[in-house]
Amino acid sequence: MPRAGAGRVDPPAVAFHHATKRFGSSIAVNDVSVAVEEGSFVTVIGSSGCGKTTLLKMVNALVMPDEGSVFVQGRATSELDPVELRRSVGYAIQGSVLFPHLTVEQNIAFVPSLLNKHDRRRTDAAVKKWMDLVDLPSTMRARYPAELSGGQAQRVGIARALAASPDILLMDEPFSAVDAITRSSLQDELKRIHERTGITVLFVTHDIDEAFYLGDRVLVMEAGRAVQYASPHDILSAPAVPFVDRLVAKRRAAYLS
Ligand SMILES: Nc1ncnc2c1ncn2[C@@H]1O[C@H](COP(=O)(O)OP(=O)(O)OP(=O)(O)O)[C@@H](O)[C@H]1O
Repeated sequence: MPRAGAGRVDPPAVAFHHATKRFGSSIAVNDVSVAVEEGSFVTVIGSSGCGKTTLLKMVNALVMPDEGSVFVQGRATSELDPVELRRSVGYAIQGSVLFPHLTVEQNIAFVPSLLNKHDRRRTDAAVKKWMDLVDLPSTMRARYPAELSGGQAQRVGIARALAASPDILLMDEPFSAVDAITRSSLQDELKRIHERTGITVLFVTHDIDEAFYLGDRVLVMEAGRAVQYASPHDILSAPAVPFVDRLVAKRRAAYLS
């Protein structure tokens, strides 16, 4: 979208340009060209092993494409310092990746305290804000990860990723290890955070209902290829290939009625 008066078009938050990644003789990501607009929520879905995680890891340069390019805010990841890149790109993954020897507060404060040059007040304010946003009671501040439930640990992981104030948040099945009720409330909270902050989210999931609920665009992958990238409505009403048709067949009646 051109910005009013600026006369220029902002680059997408993330753009894959013919991105390909091989592991030995197999192709994990095959010639993917997709642009993720700033502020959008993109869910990535597909069968196990179809390249979702590899695609995500290309955004924060944990994986570099063998062919093609990945651009973050208009700059190729190959040209960016990975440390600088990861400052603007948060990463939250399945299960708990919290520092076990740090409290909840210290886990969430980890990046803000570096960025705020150890300014205690600003860091405290950031911790409080993000704990509130993910609905973690302040009584949890002094607990260690081993003293948390799975759902609480996931909330801390999300708060920690968000507290670094990334422009882009990568999430790889972040809710897969929790029960259905916690999952549903985490989904609602994430949706709310996305609406409030305008952050760009790329979210990998196996759960098609989660993909449709959260995503304003859904990227369907099949064997390394991006086979459809469209709104949930368009995916349901006009599946681009037989694989997508099979994927959504059972949901169509429920969603489009
Ligand atoms: N470091 C690696 N070394 C070798 N092969 C890899 C590596 N990482 C991924 N692969 C392979 O690349 C393919 C894509 O893997 P990827 O993890 O991206 O898929 P995925 O869609 O995220 O899978 P899942 O849904 O099971 O997590 C798979 O065949 C996988 O075995």
